[in-house]
Amino acid sequence: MIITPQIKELLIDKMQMIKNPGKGEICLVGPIKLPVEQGDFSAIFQWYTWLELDDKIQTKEDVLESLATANLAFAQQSSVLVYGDFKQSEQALVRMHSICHTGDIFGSQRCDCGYQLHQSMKMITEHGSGALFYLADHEGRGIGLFSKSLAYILQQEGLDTVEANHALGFEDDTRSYEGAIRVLEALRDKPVVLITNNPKKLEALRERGLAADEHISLWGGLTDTNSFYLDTKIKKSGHIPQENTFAI
Ligand SMILES: Nc1nc2c(ncn2[C@@H]2O[C@H](COP(=O)(O)OP(=O)(O)OP(=O)(O)O)[C@@H](O)[C@H]2O)c(=O)[nH]1
Repeated sequence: MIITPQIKELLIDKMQMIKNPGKGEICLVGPIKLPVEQGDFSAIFQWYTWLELDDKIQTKEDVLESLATANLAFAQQSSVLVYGDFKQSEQALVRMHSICHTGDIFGSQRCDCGYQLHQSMKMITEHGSGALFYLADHEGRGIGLFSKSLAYILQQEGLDTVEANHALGFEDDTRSYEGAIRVLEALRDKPVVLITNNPKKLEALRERGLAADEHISLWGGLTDTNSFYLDTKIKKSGHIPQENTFAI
């Protein structure tokens, strides 16, 4: 099957190649109108996805021609929901959300991820301008879903979330924000206000001049089943407690 010239023209118009020094380029696709209904709010976002390319894929035409054989369903692609005038607004809120299959999709109460995802989307729409990056290669702080299930078995035996990653031979946190940062740079020039409790996320954006001095904390969704996890994030992972954060 070949893609016709008319279809190619239509799609190429929605594609942008982003330089990613030291790596293959990033192909960003969008905006695509995405009406969202989320229980207590609804909004229309502009949705973008991106693909980190290998060196052999150089052009938008190459991307389209390689699609049918690329097996993309077997790899993870990240995306971003953009709200309001994200490019130009003076102050925009950004959430760099790490995928959590159990918390985001199933509503697991072992963690606060589902709460954070929902709440940050709501905060962005209430503020009027911002973006939610959904980072699909971050599962389990970088260890993947299968390994996270093994970590959960160890946590059921009493290890905390950091000890469980170490017991499996992993670093506690191997997440990279590089691809998302390149996409953020393509979508906006000015610094953003990050919604996070994680100092590593702040540092990753600040060292590129992309995050404002202040940030917004996102504690909440506390339950009996996630309180030990949240406590461990403060005690061992350096997450910033509520009282040390700035609120807009
Ligand atoms: N390995 C492991 N990963 C977990 C566990 N619970 C949640 N996660 C993953 O941790 C990531 C979220 O990390 P958190 O530490 O909760 O939060 P954060 O992203 O560092 O910081 P915030 O921006 O404040 O949310 C997601 O990728 C989840 O899949 C766990 O017990 N073990």
